[in-house]
Amino acid sequence: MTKLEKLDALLRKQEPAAAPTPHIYWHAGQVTAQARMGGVGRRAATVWLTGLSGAGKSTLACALEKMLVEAGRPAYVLDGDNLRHGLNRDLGFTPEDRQENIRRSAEVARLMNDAGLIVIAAFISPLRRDRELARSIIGVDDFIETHISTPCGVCEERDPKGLYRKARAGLIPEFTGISAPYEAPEHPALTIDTGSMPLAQACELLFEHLAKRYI
Ligand SMILES: Nc1ncnc2c1ncn2[C@@H]1O[C@H](COP(=O)(O)OS(=O)(=O)O)[C@@H](OP(=O)(O)O)[C@H]1O
Ligand SMILES: Nc1ncnc2c1ncn2[C@@H]1O[C@H](COP(=O)(O)OP(=O)(O)O)[C@@H](O)[C@H]1O
Repeated sequence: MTKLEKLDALLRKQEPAAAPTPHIYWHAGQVTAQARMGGVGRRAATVWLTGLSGAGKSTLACALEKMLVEAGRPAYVLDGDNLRHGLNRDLGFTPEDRQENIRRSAEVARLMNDAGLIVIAAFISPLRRDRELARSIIGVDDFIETHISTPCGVCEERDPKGLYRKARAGLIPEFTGISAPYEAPEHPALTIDTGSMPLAQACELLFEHLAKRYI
């Protein structure tokens, strides 16, 4: 039996192709599964940062991405504020639109994980049910829910974009923490308050958590 015939027989039996079979012969699902392992036996995951506007999600996401890439681990930030300029530009801040924003973004994160990238997702994602939706899309095992728990008072004091001031003045409807709800995660993998924990320490904490399984 030739090498190709053996491979064909293997695939027909739907047995996983054994190394060192070249992965280019694998069917799409197997290639994807291999990529999800980071291509070299490492799993990929999505670190899902949830918290109020101004909590420090984007800052932490970018710092962690840099740390991972410098450690040789491909990583990519998906940020709500950015995606709303492109992929999600048609969406606003009603509960329905926020859910669609999370759903689409989680689908993108899942694809990136399949390609072997660690994704750091920074979304307010204020409702538990929407984060559960993201978890189910990405996969329970590879969804690392991280609560950026910086208190509302600290976020409002930072107010780098002047949004809290506008929301208090009634100029922004349904503003999370002021006129729209934020439901804190009940069992997050990690909780980080950037009001009391320095950025470097927060990064280190996340990196160490990922190192157990993904780096
Ligand atoms: N009404 C209202 N509520 C909350 N946030 C608002 C609102 N309007 C605009 N913004 C800006 O949108 C950014 C949040 O986008 P997200 O995609 O993360 O939101 S959500 O997950 O769909 O709730 C958020 O960015 P971050 O400050 O980076 O969190 C705000 O700058
Ligand atoms: N660990 C931190 N310590 C102090 N200030 C921080 C920290 N992380 C973020 N900030 C500041 O808080 C503000 C909001 O941070 P940002 O990352 O944009 O929050 P978010 O993405 O949650 O809206 C910025 O001005 C940023 O410089």
